[in-house]
Amino acid sequence: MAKRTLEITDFSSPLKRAFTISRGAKTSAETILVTIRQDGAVGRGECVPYPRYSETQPGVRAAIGEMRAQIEDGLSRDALQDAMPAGAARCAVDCALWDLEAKLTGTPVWQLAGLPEPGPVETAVTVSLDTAEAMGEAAKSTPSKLLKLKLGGAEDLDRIEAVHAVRPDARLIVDGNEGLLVDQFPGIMKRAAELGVVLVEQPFPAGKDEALLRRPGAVSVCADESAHTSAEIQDLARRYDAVNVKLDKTGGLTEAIRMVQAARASGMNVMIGCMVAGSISMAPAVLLAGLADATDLDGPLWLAEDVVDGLTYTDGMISPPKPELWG
Ligand SMILES: CC(C)C[C@H](N)C(=O)N[C@@H](CCOc1cc(O)cc2c1C(=O)N[C@@H]2C)C(=O)O
Ligand SMILES: [Mg+2]
Repeated sequence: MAKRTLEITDFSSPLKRAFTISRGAKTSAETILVTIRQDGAVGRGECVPYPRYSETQPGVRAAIGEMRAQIEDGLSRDALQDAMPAGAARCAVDCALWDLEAKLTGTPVWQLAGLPEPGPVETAVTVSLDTAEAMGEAAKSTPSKLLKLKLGGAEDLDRIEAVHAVRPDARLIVDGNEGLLVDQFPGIMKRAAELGVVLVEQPFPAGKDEALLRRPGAVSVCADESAHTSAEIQDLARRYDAVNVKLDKTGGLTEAIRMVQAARASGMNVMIGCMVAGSISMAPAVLLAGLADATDLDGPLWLAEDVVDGLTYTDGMISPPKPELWG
C-alpha cells in the first residue's frame, strides 16, 4: 500500500442565527475536518468536539495528531476502533477511512457497510430555545412537518402549546438537553400526545434520570446525552424507549451501525442525530437514516455557508449525498 497522508483542519463557521439550547447559545460551529490521501484518492471525515463531554477543538486535534503515524502507515478501520476511544476524534478518522475506501474501490459506503441504498429522507428541523411566542413565530416559517423544539425551563408547556397552535400539522420532538424541570415533567407528558409530541428527548441530566422509571408510557422518551455507544444500550433500555445515535458520540459510522443494531436487539427505537455542523458531518449519518425511526440531521441548515456539493434540503427532506461530497 502506498503511504497515506493525513491532514487535520479546524473550522469556525458562522451560523445564520444564534442556536440556543438549555445549556447556552452558539453563533458559530467549531468543527474539525480530517482528510486522508492515498493513491490519488481522498477521504474526508468531519467531527464536532463537544464541551459537554470535555472535548475541545485543540484537544480533539491533538488526539487525531497522536494517531498520525499509525494512520499514515495504513491503520485499518477495524484496528481504529480499539486504538481510539469513542468520541469526536475517532468519528472524523473513521468517516474519512470509510470515504477513502469507497473512493479507492469505486464502491459506495452504503454497499461496503451493507446498509440500505439511501433515498430522500425526512429530517426534523430545529426550533431554537426562546420564549413561547418567539418559538411559535419561528415554527410558522420552519419548512418541515417534523419540528424539534428545544426546551429547558418553566415556560416549556407554553412553548409546546404555542408551536402546536400555529403548526397543528407538525409532529413535534421536544428536546430538554437535560434541562427539564422534574416537577413539570408529568404535566408535559400528560398533554404531550394531544399537542402533537411524538418524542421527548433527554429530559433530565444523564445519570439523574430515575424519574423515567415511573413515567406514564404514552409518548416515547429518547436518550441523547446519556447514550454514547452500543455498550450502554442494555442499561438505557430500562429507562428510555429510544436512543439518539450521533456519530460524534459513537466515534464514527462503524460503531454507530453497531449501536443501531444493539438498540434494535433491545427493542428500542432509533433516531439519527447531529451536532451543529455541515454536510460532510451529516453524510455518513444520512446512510443510517434508512435503519431509523426518526432523523434529525438539520446541521447544514444552520450554517451561513456549507461546503461545495453539500446536501440538498427541500421542505424538510434531505437528498442522498453525492459521491463528490462523501461516500
Ligand atoms: C444541528 C442542529 C442545529 C441541532 C440538532 N438538531 C440538535 O438538536 N442537536 C443536538 C444539540 C447539540 O448541540 C450542541 C449543544 C451544545 O451544548 C454545544 C454544542 C452543540 C453543537 O452542536 N455544537 C456545540 C459543541 C441535540 O441535542 O440533539
Ligand atoms: Mg438532543
